[in-house]
Amino acid sequence: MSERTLLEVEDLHLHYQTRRGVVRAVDGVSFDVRHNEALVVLGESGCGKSSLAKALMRVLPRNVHQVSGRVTLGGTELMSMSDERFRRDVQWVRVSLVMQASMNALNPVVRVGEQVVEPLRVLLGWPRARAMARAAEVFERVGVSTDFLQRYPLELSGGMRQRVVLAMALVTEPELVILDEPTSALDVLTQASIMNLLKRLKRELGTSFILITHDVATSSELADRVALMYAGQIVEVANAAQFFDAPAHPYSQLLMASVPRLHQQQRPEAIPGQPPSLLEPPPGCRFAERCPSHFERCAKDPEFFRLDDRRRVRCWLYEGRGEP
Ligand SMILES: Nc1ncnc2c1ncn2[C@@H]1O[C@H](COP(=O)(O)OP(=O)(O)OP(=O)(O)O)[C@@H](O)[C@H]1O
Repeated sequence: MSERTLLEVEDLHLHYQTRRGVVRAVDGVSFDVRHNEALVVLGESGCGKSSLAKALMRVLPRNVHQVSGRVTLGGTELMSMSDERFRRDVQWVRVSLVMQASMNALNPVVRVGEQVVEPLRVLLGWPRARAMARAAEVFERVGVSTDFLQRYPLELSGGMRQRVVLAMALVTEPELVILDEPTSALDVLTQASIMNLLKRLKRELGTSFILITHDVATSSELADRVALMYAGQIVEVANAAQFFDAPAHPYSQLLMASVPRLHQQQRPEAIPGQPPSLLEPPPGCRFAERCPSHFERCAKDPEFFRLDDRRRVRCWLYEGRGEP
């Protein structure tokens, strides 16, 4: 592990028990995040992105069948930590999560200031006045007038509510903030202003981010690195420039070709077929059925080949070109 590594995730699994069987939503995922780095977890709907966030933040539904792996944050092993210690020392303190549509989950009858100071009051035991002063500081940081501390959520626009939710995530000065589709419920202009805000916060605060999205355009705004998920697994991790300019995995290549571009002559190509069910994913490479380059070897589960220090690809085409 490099000294610049903040978070290291190894072989993470989150499986759910359902009446139809076990859903392998996160199935052997490994990656790392450096200090002050933004890692974008990209993937189509249902590939396990939110489940990954839930496993890291330990906000799990009742029907978990298995959660396992190794997660290290700044040298502290998190998976073996008791729930009590995790809630006291990690959750909302060192790692925050902005959940999908959380701007609509603010309590409508409590003033936003009171909601933003909650982690400071409840988890860190700060007195009210000190917590309110800190909330005012964070409001300024995220571009919300401090007058709004006294307002109720419904008095605020969607964009302002999203900034309040970000303030809530940042108020304890966490080392890592996980954002699950933070702009999907907003109009395009507000989306752009939130992405600009995130870029500024990253620069000013030195925080690390994991941004979860299905949208390639959004991901390219903030990403230092990209992890592409497919059917519960990461198929490629690469520096953003490498990923966007020269994607390595056949799925990454097709995904990039499917994105419309302004000055493009050719029409964007849709990827034929559907991802496999996570109930009983097929043996071998999960993308093989849709892959134009598949060959016999793909019947076996591919290794996650390391092409260089920062790039790994789960595809047999790279066998012999990188370390497993
Ligand atoms: N509590 C649960 N019980 C059973 N299956 C679940 C549960 N939560 C999620 N799933 C399933 O796990 C798989 C991954 O879901 P997840 O929400 O993590 O994907 P996602 O990539 O975040 O998709 P989206 O962007 O649509 O939320 C899906 O097949 C989903 O139906």
